Amino acid sequence: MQEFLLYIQSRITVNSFIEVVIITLIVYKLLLWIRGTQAEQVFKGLILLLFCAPLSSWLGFTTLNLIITSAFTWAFILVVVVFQPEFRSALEQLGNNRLFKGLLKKPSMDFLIKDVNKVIKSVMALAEEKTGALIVLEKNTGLNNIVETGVELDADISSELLENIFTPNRPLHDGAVILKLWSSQVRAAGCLLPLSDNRALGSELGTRHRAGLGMTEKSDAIVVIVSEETGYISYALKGTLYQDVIPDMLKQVILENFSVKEEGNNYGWFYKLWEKKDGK
Ligand SMILES: Nc1ncnc2c1ncn2[C@@H]1O[C@H](COP(=O)(O)OP(=O)(O)OP(=O)(O)O)[C@@H](O)[C@H]1O
Repeated sequence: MQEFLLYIQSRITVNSFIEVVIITLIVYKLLLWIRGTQAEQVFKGLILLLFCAPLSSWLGFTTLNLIITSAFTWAFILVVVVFQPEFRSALEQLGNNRLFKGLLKKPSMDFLIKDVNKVIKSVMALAEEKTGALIVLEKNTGLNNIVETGVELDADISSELLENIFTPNRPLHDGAVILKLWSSQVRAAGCLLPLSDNRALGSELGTRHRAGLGMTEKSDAIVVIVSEETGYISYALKGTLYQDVIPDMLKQVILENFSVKEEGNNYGWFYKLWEKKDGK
């Protein structure tokens, strides 16, 4: 055992350690990227095949092993063909530096606060004018499948852009806008969200609220809804709708939610320090 450990120790170099870290980061990013997309199911299938192949060989099931290993070879070709649009968009993101932004640059609390302020500013303006709006703040669950239902924008977040999108009779005013706060990006507009079938939802609430709630039943996103009828601001989170909230409260909820450690980023402690610094 000791010899084995010494052998392992002799094989570990700084380079191999760096290599492991890089591969881990790439795999982690890949997993985040496919989470919540159609590719997730296919990926799970591939992982299953990966485990079944050695198991069938160990159990001596030669024919089964042959089928699994050849299926595995073909599965890779199939994945490349079926998910060609996803690969293309990933390469485009690479070109736009978005992927690297997410991988290398930890978004600072400063940037997050600025973007949240822009969102709140636009929501307040839309509410004031009683312009209906549906804004999805994407978190860890990948929303590529939702983005695909609308028009991809890949623009920087600005309150003017958000207000413009929802202005009645503009081409993209129907449907939802998808924002990615951590990369300060308006991903798409005019997107179709899954409707909630929650029977407890008041009958006075229509499909905009139902769609906002439905999105949070299937993802960890926060959805902000502005009612066209009343101008009330609501938000949905984890399958619960919070109606008629004040902008300050919404801001607090978003900031708290996007800065908690256990949910995918590591600056929850930083947010607390920030709060103290600001004397809040
Ligand atoms: N599945 C959906 N995905 C995205 N947006 C949707 C979806 N369903 C409805 N919407 C949006 O909601 C609008 C219809 O809102 P509706 O009046 O039915 O909802 P509401 O909850 O009563 O909201 P409001 O108080 O603003 O009237 C549509 O024009 C569209 O923009």
